[in-house]
Amino acid sequence: MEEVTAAVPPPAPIEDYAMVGDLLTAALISKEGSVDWLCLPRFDSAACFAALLHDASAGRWLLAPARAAATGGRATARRYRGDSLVLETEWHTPDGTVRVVDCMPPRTGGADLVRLVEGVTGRVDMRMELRLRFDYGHIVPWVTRSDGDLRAVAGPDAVWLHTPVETRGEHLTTLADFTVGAGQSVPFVLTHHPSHLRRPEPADAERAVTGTERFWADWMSGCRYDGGWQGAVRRALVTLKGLTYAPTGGILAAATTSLPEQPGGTRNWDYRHCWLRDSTFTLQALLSAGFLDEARAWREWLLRAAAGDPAQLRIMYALDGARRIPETELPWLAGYHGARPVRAGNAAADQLQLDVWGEVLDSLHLARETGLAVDTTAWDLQRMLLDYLQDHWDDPDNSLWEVRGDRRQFVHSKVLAWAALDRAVRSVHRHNLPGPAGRWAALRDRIHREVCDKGYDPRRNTFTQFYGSRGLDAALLLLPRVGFLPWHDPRIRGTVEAVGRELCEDGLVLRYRTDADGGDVDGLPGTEGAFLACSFWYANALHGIGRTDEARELFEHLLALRNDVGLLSEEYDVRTGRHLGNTPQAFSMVGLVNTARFLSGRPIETSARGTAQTPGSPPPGPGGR
Ligand SMILES: OC[C@H]1O[C@H](O[C@H]2O[C@H](CO)[C@@H](O)[C@H](O)[C@H]2O)[C@H](O)[C@@H](O)[C@@H]1O
Repeated sequence: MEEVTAAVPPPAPIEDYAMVGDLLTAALISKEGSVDWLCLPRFDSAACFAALLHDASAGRWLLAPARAAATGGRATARRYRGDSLVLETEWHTPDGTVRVVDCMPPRTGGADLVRLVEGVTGRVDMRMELRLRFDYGHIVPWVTRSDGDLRAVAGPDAVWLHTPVETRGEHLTTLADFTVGAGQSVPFVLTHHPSHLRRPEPADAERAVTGTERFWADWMSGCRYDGGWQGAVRRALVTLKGLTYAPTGGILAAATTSLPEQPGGTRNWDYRHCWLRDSTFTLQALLSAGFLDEARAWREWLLRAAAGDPAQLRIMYALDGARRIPETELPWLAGYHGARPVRAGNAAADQLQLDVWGEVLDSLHLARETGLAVDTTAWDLQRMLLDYLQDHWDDPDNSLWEVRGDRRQFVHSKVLAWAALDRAVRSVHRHNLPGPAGRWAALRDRIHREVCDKGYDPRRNTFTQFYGSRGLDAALLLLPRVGFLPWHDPRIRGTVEAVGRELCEDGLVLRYRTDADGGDVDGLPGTEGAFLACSFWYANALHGIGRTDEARELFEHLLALRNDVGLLSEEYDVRTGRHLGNTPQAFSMVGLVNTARFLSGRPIETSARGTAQTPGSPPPGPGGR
């Protein structure tokens, strides 16, 4: 990585990043006005701005008042415009107030990142610094001027900068100094396209901003969420939509790779892929708010991705449904504040995670219950998945936490195998779909008995992480949610209380204790922060067992951990009060939506609705247990 003579700033705190995106990719922008992460042309492409995982020399695009740019000064205020992904960053300076409006308009040709500098009051000297580094900071492009614009090319990538402002090159960086007065606006449009193709027409900045706002307002007009915490829920829904890949209907786990789960640690993973688990959770949150189109698109995506031998079902796929996502390291990047390795691709793709069968069957059943028309091909796929599950439900697996240690008999995995069969039986009965409901029901009941026998420790009155384990697992909080046992069952109450005692740190929840059962269950060095999705699950569970005041208090606490524009990463460091892990993370935003619903007295949308979903509900009928 080449050094420039000017200071090379490190990445900002994770919670300083806001996201803008065009449903094919997303940019992360810091409070200093710096685009520190952008993969083009899609979420999982190589980044052309990778400062987030190294420092500014790995590529970034800064637009800020000159004074702030020299000192790393952060903006005074930031906000999204309404329910959109149009971001406004504002600096109040001694010379006046200036605003940068950032967005990525819905794509028509190339990918555009639009930055509009607006003078609000006074006259403010501004600084632009553009450092493009293709292939995750690795490649310095060839920069030339053409048609009055700047053109950067290297290998398959071409990027243009279109602006009326005069630019100059210094130390392999494009710089501009200009002044913006009250009422003036100065546009910058960055356009990416494959280098072998003709340059697409650059977006008109002002029209792009209004068009992007309109796109999001139209989308949000379909929102049917009528519970409490409207602002937080709507922002979460917009973020989840921003993590969908429009061309295929695939849904990402997060917009980044390798933001660490432990400061300076090695638990750094690539989340720019479609986990069946994470995407079904996202889908449930979107469905619960009335967004049926996303469910339709995702079902189509799943049918294509999972087509073929059910034994070859993967737990995650690429955005387009491709199966090979080999995990590699990018050794030239120093990592986020030294957290290495930086990884692209994810070896967990090769794992067996039995919960995925339950999540897929549950989501497809929910989609039918919510109004999506029955699709016979989708039902054929579900039957094939069930055939496979019948022969493999008792195999040890890697669990939803994707442990890299030995496979084990994880309790949550077995419960989700139960859920898969339960949803199959319900589908036959409620939707007249063909299938051996009696055989499925018998196996479902057998799994239920086995879990209650081997996965529950009567001495401690709690379910355990795996059969015979001394450890706990926050995923056990989901047992009532999928309808396995009702909230009022003493074993559920005992499990919720055990999680509160053993997995809580400063009121937030760990997935599991990395030192439990000899300390090698997840097979990874180091520890990690509190897991935000699990903390939301705990708030749900507290409400479920009737401790509603504590549930609300925890939920409000979790809301307060969102950054200034409403985003959550994967984990939280209770010692430093900082976000940890990839961001924004769908799991966390889904937790927010579901908990707001549940605390607002709305049922959580899984297809077990009506059995064990309501706090204090009476014992459910067959299948709900
Ligand atoms: O901690 C080990 C594992 O961490 C990642 O997985 C986590 O994120 C996934 C995406 O959000 C989620 O589906 C999973 O439940 C989480 O455990 C990582 O992707 C794995 O490779 C890693 O083994």
